[in-house]
Amino acid sequence: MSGVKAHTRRAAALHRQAAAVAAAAAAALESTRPASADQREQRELADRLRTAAAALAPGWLGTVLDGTAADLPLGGTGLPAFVRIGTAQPLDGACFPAVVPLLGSGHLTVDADARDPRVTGLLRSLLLRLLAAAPAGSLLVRAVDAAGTGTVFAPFATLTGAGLLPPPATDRTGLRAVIAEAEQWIRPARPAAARHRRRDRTLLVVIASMPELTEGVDLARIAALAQDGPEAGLHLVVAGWPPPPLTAETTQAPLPRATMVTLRNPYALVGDPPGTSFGNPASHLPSTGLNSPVFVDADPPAALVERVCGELSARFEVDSRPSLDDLLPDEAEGLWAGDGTEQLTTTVGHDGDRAVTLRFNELTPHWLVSGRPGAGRSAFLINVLYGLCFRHRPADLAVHLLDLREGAAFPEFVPTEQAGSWLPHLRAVGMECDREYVHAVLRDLDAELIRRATAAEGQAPTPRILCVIEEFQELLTGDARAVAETTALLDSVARRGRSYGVHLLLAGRPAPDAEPSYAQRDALFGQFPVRIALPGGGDVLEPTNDAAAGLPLGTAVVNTAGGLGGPRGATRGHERVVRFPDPHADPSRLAALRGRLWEARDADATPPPVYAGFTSPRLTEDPGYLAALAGHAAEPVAAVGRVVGVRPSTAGVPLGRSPGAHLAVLGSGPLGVHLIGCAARGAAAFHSRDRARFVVASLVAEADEAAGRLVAELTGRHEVDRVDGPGLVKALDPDRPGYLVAFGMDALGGELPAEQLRTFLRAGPAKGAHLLSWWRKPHRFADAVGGGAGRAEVGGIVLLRAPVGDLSGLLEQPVGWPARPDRAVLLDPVANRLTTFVPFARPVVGALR
Ligand SMILES: Nc1ncnc2c1ncn2[C@@H]1O[C@H](COP(=O)(O)OP(=O)(O)OP(=O)(O)O)[C@@H](O)[C@H]1O
Repeated sequence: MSGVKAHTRRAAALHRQAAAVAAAAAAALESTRPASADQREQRELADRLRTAAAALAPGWLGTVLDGTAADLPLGGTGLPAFVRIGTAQPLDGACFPAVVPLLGSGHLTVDADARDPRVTGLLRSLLLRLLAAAPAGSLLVRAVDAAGTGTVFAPFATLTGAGLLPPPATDRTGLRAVIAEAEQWIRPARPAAARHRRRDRTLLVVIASMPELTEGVDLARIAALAQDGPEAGLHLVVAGWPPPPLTAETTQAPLPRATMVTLRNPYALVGDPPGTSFGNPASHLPSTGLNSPVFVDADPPAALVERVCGELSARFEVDSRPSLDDLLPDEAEGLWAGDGTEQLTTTVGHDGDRAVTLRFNELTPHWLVSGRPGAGRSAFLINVLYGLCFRHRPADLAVHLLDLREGAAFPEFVPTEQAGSWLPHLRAVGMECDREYVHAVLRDLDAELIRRATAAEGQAPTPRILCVIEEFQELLTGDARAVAETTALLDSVARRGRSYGVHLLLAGRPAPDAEPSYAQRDALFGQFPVRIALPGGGDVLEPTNDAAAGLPLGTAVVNTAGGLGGPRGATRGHERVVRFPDPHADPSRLAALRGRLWEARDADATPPPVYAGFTSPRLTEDPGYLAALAGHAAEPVAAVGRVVGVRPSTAGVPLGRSPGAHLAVLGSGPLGVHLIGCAARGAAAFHSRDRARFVVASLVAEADEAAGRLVAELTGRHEVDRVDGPGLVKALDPDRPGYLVAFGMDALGGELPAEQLRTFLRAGPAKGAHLLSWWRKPHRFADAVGGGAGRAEVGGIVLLRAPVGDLSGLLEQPVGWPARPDRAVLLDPVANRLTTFVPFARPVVGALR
């Protein structure tokens, strides 16, 4: 209430001031009647009025807008109360500035609209004065110019980028949007919040020309705004008021609380300001306004307008940088006040002073974000996630965060060594994700959707699940079969997710021209009605929609109609340009916000599992390996790495008594040598001291050193024989339990008796005899085991990404290679299943001590 009172007091004071000035002016003018021939007296009077005007409307508010004005400083300390509208010239040779009260007290109307160039000049000079004189950022302007389709305000276009002057409304929809905004300004839906955001701002609505056939109901709304506006910091300048009285409905009285300017030729008449009079209070005649013709101010020089607007927007940029707090709910509203049953909601930015809110619900289930690198995509996503996580409790919102970019991303969310806290809404985090990891997450979501679909009817889909995939376009390039699988998974989750509370937010960089556009992949992206274009990200909008052209950093086009455009210049209800904050501008605040969410977590909350694609797991830290060493494993495992997935497990082949308990690694390069070493150590860890026998053969020079280290480690723990080629062939005896470890087995060539090998492979496992072999040339392996039919004798075949030659004899289908060089694939030939894994880190040190 105190704000309203203060406004009222201020308005009253301004009225009194206005009245006093008007009275002084009137007295001066009255005293000239009847028109005296005394030229000196006239000049003296004009001098006195000029002095009064200079006091009331100093600097930009009253100066002549020519080149000399350029040197005046911008931005005053308080809201300008009086402003010059032209030059009053009661008699030839005597003139003074015509000054009227406006901001803080009332409005201004001109009977003609801006189709009269004098009105255009008046509006531009008035706007320039007010903008230049008001404290930076304190005056927000909304403009309407239907007849000129916005041209009246074109010189002020620089202010658009700063959000100080949105593009003028040019049609009825636009006019209604301006009226609605002004109504909200007067009667905010959330008074506390609005006061906080508005600070000491004033909204000035300038109507240069009304849309044709503006309806009476809209005119009545404007009149109502005029009645109630001044106390709430809303002022109107309306050209073309009263509107032509075409019908009874459109016939309007003078605008309440407005000074009326009536254009004659070549001068204008200025009526009394609201609540006061230019006439002499002592006079017995009723006042008819300023008793002098007024020549309204002409169009200010374009260069002057440009300079002022440029400087104002630069200042506004600096002063009014939005902060993440602007997107979060009010303190009064508190944490987790949102109800996630129907939807998830957050504010993503501001269009001028208006918060732009987006939702994840049935109508807008999935969002697509695009922007060139450095366009603030991370910033935007962090804002969205914090916004959602402050509004919705972890029981209502579960977030999966998958980032395909290189390196550790999103430290804002995950537990790190420096900050033990994490966002309690996170269920899984993938950094530098593999496609396989994303697939695993999507498969999980798909399974969850099937569960939800079959659950009891009417059950609320809680928690709502949001899966964010950053740099997702990586998933749509590369191996065609893999892309098809990704697309099918995304499609399935998107389709069912809409109704069952699973939402996708895909963010990426614009696809190169050669790639299919979003419009071409309509089947999938048609399910993403929310499109957010950051700078350079116009590809998420329809090809004909150029709203994102030339967006500056920190802004985005937010479109809720699948990127659909609309007629140029028309107001688009489904599309807004928002400004959004840089959450990293204040790292300590970000840390504090995260701390707040973390503090509020449930007592039994656990940190999310984090998958970091850039790290290599260590054999000596592998849970399966450690269990084997501790004697808790059920059978030995030839371990080679960790499976890429949501629930990572040891990648390897169990070396029990079942058929096929052997490992073959195929492909040249040091990784093959390393993996055989890991596999042998994995097997050795299972056996207590002296309970196992190893036969190690290095048949190629490149493996000698690794074989030597293996032998050294095994020695003293188990029985070890180091053998050559013939020794290895001799050891291929299924009746002697033990592990044959062969580095470079293909080097045996014709010395390898195929029948003996096959017998060993077939009969060995049941008797505890296993072969761990590395083959540089896969076709040698295929030949040795007898091609496709024999491959099942080896239960685990690792395919390295190295050039492997022709695998057609071994595989029923081509391998979908992982996109990354530091990955390998494990083939289970019986199930014909390929599993991507991350090989254990090299070298393995101290595994068996
Ligand atoms: N709203 C903003 N206003 C001003 N600067 C911003 C804003 N958002 C981000 N920035 C700045 O722009 C730079 C890039 O931001 P960010 O890392 O979020 O972009 P990105 O698109 O994720 O980039 P990349 O893809 O290269 O990681 C950073 O220096 C950041 O501080």
